[in-house]
Amino acid sequence: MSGRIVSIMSQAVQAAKKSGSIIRNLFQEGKWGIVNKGKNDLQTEADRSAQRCIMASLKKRYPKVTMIGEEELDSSQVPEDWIELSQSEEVLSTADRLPDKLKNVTDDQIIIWIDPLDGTAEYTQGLLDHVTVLIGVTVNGEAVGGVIYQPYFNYKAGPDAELGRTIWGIVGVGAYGIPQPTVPPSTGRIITTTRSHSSGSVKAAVDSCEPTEVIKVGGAGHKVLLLIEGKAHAYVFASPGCKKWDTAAPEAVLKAAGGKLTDIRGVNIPYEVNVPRRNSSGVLATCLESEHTWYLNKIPDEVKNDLKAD
Ligand SMILES: Nc1ncnc2c1ncn2[C@@H]1O[C@H](COP(=O)(O)O)[C@@H](O)[C@H]1OP(=O)(O)O
Ligand SMILES: [Mg+2]
Ligand SMILES: [Mg+2]
Ligand SMILES: [Mg+2]
Repeated sequence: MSGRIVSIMSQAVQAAKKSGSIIRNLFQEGKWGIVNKGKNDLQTEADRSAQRCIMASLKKRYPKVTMIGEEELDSSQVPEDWIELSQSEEVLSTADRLPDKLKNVTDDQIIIWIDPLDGTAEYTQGLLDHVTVLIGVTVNGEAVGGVIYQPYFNYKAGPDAELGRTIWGIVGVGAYGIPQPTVPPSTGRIITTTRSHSSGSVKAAVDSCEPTEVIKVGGAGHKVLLLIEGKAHAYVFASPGCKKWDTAAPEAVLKAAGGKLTDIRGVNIPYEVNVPRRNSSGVLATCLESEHTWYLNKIPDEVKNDLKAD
């Protein structure tokens, strides 16, 4: 089954774009349908519809692949025009560069992690460029492919601007959709972290990294984009709120671009089917893989010990 990963990724790119247009339409129509899932944890009609679009589309082509989405809902019945079966030619054209270990992967080794709308808190507050659609592909528990679609990229550029951009990557193949190769900011130590889920440990971890600037923005996808674009050096989140669907796609794209994402103790995040959904030991990501250890050594032991894996 050579090329399974490339085939899935090529459809995931198209499905992410389609779900992005659904998100934009719902926002324009003012269809909010907000459900409160828990403390500081909202779900909107856009979260639900985007997930149903992505799940139903990918299930049609890959019925045997395990798919895990953030929202608990049934995706078996969706409007016909939400089913996106096309494949991105750009992704397909990279098939001959796939590393050997990703060739001949079988469906039972793959899990697709779907966060249909990352940055829901910011979406409901009108901070639209914080929103991303995340589709992560993992093989044997390792993040290997990811799509980060930003539906409101360019939304401040005027009424004629084309909205949205797609960033995708496969480890060993590369990251695409960013204007230039990933390099960290040339000066300072710029750290990005949460704006809506802060805590004492979040602040302690950020402070210990001696930042020259702290960028507080929403969404795991959005923060990893800041790293890939060379706008921040590190993403530090010493708290249990992120889940596997928040990190799978960003981790894969970041790795493909030369960076690294682990938990706050430097341990790789596992993505096997039975793992707890919470990333209870936080997130630490750097633009460059080589800078990861520096940040890891700065995080206080108390913070590392308080954030034990489930
Ligand atoms: N306490 C929490 N409860 C629910 N989701 C959380 C929490 N903390 C983080 N997340 C998820 O991780 C993402 C990144 O966190 P933050 O923006 O705070 O840095 C959030 O956008 C949210 O994803 P989502 O918006 O998909 O529910
Ligand atoms: Mg959510
Ligand atoms: Mg999320
Ligand atoms: Mg979400």
